[in-house]
Amino acid sequence: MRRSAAPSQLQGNPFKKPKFISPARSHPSPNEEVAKLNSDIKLFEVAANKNNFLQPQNDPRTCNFNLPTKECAKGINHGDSYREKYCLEASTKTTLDLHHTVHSAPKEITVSKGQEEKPDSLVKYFSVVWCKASKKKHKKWEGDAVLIVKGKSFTLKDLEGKDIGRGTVYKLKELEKIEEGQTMMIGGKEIEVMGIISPDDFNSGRCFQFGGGCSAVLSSSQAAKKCLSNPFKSVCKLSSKENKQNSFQNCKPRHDPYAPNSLVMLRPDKNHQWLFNKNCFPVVDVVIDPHLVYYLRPHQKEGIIFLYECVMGMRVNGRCGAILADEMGLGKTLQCISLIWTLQCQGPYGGRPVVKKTLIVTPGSLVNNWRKEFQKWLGIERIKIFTVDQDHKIEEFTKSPFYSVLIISYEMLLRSLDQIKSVKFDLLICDEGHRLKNSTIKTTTALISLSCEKRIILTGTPVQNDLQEFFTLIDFVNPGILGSLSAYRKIYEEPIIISRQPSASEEERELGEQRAAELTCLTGLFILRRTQEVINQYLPPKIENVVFCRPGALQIALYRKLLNSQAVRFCLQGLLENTSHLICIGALKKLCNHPCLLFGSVKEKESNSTWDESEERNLYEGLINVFPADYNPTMFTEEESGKLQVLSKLLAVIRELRPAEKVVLVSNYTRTLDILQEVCKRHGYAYTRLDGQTPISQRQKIVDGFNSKYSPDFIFLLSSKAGGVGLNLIGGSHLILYDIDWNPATDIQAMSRVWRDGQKHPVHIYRLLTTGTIEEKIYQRQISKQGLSGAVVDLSKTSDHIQFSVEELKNLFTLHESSHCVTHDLLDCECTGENHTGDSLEKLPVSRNCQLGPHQQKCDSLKPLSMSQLKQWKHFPGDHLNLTDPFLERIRENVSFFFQNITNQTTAI
Ligand SMILES: Nc1ncnc2c1ncn2[C@@H]1O[C@H](COP(=O)(O)OP(=O)(O)OP(=O)(O)O)[C@@H](O)[C@H]1O
Ligand SMILES: [Mg+2]
Repeated sequence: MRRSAAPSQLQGNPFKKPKFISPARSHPSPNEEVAKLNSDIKLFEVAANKNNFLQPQNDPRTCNFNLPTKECAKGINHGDSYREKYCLEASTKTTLDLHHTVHSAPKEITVSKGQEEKPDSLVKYFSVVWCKASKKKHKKWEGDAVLIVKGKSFTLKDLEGKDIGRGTVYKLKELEKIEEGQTMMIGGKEIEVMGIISPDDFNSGRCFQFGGGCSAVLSSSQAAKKCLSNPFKSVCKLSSKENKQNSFQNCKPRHDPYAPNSLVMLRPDKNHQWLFNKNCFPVVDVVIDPHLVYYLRPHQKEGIIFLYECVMGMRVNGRCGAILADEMGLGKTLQCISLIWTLQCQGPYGGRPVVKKTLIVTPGSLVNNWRKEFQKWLGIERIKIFTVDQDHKIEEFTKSPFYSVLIISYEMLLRSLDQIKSVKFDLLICDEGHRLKNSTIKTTTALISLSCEKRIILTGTPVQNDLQEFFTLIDFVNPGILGSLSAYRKIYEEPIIISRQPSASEEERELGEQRAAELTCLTGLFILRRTQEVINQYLPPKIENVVFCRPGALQIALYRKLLNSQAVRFCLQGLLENTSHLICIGALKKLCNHPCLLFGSVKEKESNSTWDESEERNLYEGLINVFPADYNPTMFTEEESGKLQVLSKLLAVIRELRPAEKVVLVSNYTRTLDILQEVCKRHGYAYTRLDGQTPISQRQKIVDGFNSKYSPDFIFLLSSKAGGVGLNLIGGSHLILYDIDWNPATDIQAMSRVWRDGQKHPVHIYRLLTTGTIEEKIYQRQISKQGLSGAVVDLSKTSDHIQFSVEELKNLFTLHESSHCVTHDLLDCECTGENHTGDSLEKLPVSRNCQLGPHQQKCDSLKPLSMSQLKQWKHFPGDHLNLTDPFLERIRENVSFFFQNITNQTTAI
């Protein structure tokens, strides 16, 4: 029978070959590369074994990509040592955070002798080609597929993972004897067996990648089509012999690679040269400017090496994207600036620069921060950057050859997309790029439409908690690398999700784990995440306090009234719409901040003639009578709010004890910020303010003003939603979180604004909570597993996403009036609170279960505190005799309980 070829036959059947190299990751390489490849495999094996998540990857073929090799000129070992460390470390840190994955060694699903007797346990996999059944002599194979034989039944899956045939027609003996070249009929399809697939290749999903991955790569997007194109072609054109000669003369490194402490990039291997150095330029060392190296922290050097190798297509051949997901404050900006400066001046082939123009897209409030960082590290002469704002139109950039870096906000990018498309950018950096996780939003589609192949996403927020969003980010930086979305779903997402369900069978669990491991392995090459701990040693001590403030008398009276309202009662009976409880929660939160906010809302609703939202009316009914008859919200007093009273004392003591230090005061609400602003005015504290209303053009000026040591401002009023992300507020060394958000990420983002590189003073963080109220419940939710679903946090999650059971609502809508601290009551802590009278905060008896001292458990600092970690914090009732912390000492009057934790403690603080 003569047959025309299916795609696999045209390319050679991978499963007949000893080794499978996914075309999604590698190019056809010269024979000599094979030997090198083997040594690379070993290198990665070590890395993989170090990685908890990768532990199931025992098969050496699991990671047989063309990994970077240590081929640098001998004697230049600075970069190498980082690289070597990186190769080991990066992969340990770039794991897909599938926390629920159980890391056990895979059990091979092969047919053992004993098993053969039990028909159901026979499991085999084959690569096949298929066509519709016909009597024609000349068959035209329609595609590749995977045949799964399980006991007597068999399934045929196409390379996107879809079932295309099933049956149980064959006898067990026939199925056992299937061999290469055999033809069979399955569900109206004729198949020919091309080879055997090992259980590992099936379980990891690699057997699908050959066709599904690659064909998908080639069709999924325009950029993907170019995946094998030359990343240098835009800037490395040779026009004449003369040019060539000139270039050759300049072929020496820009900086001395042999100088002490020099940071030298990996030399391209032969495969890379073969593909990208068609003009045979001499290979030149790329050396990071020593001026920058002097300032770089070790993790930043590693980060630059990582970014360089990614965008040069050295980590995954032909793929030039990277995700740098370092935690907040680790200096992602500096790492990118170093990369841009390097690529703009240097390149490995003849020293020719790799990048001419760079596009940086960032949230509006950070545009000028980027400019400042460029100036801080490179001065104003070395590199010409252009920032788009109201006064500087993009046309100025497009018309001028003068500028090499364009910094623009996401909003402005959408407005000027056409002009941007008219410029050929060689490098694209998307700061706070987790916002691109939704592929349907305009910003993402706009950025995808740019032809630039070298793409970097910067994000301090973990990107791995949602497999769908994860795909979008990966597909943005390295289009098509995971195949089409439908193939990705079938091959990775579905098995992984199924494996995590409690009802998953052992087999499903193993399959899901192996697919997850393969996905991690594939993407881990171009995702890098380091945690805050790497810079802790460069930072001053951080003293975190959770302060439980007793509510004022008016607050308690109003709180009781609200809880007795018809609206709350209906909520608890499950009689109201799902969103009604949010209105009740909102009212309680306002009350905790200050009763005058609630008064304002009630009055506002009353005066609104269209007030027909009955739940709100039911909630506020009779409330006004609880306020004094002559209550005037503009004349609010500090005593009316427990937190405000504590805040006022806290500001006074900071002013008195540390007159040179400043305070960042954070709230989620503009109206609350108005009250705090009024407090500043009343006490004569100079302040500045940044919230959602602050024009983008003003924001950096306000930040710079506050950070300047000459600024008279004592307080920075910050709206966490507007300014939480990316800002550096190192001018302040005290940060007070006046209210709490459902999403711990919002609070953590805000807290990270002051404890970062450049901070000179010990940092004091105060989180104010009203004792016994909903604020404590939200805090408990933040630190309990339930609030996080055990997952890393995600900034995009708001309270609207939270579903509450009636039980949970009952708990939320309870006021605990007699407790000093409900959170402590829940900790199951052996101490009674009253027992601490003899201890000071500094001298803690280690014998107590709950008093083990700070920092017992190291954790990903982006993961919020857990209940058990909180238990290890020092904690004391407000009336504890010997607090020793002079700040807490002075605010204790209205405080029922403290928790305190000190990081990086040196001496006195
Ligand atoms: N090596 C360094 N030495 C001194 N200061 C540094 C160094 N690297 C970075 N910084 C400073 O640390 C601060 C934080 O850096 P950067 O804003 O880049 O953090 P980030 O990783 O982008 O954090 P985020 O996720 O919050 O945006 C900046 O003020 C920066 O200038
Ligand atoms: Mg940043």
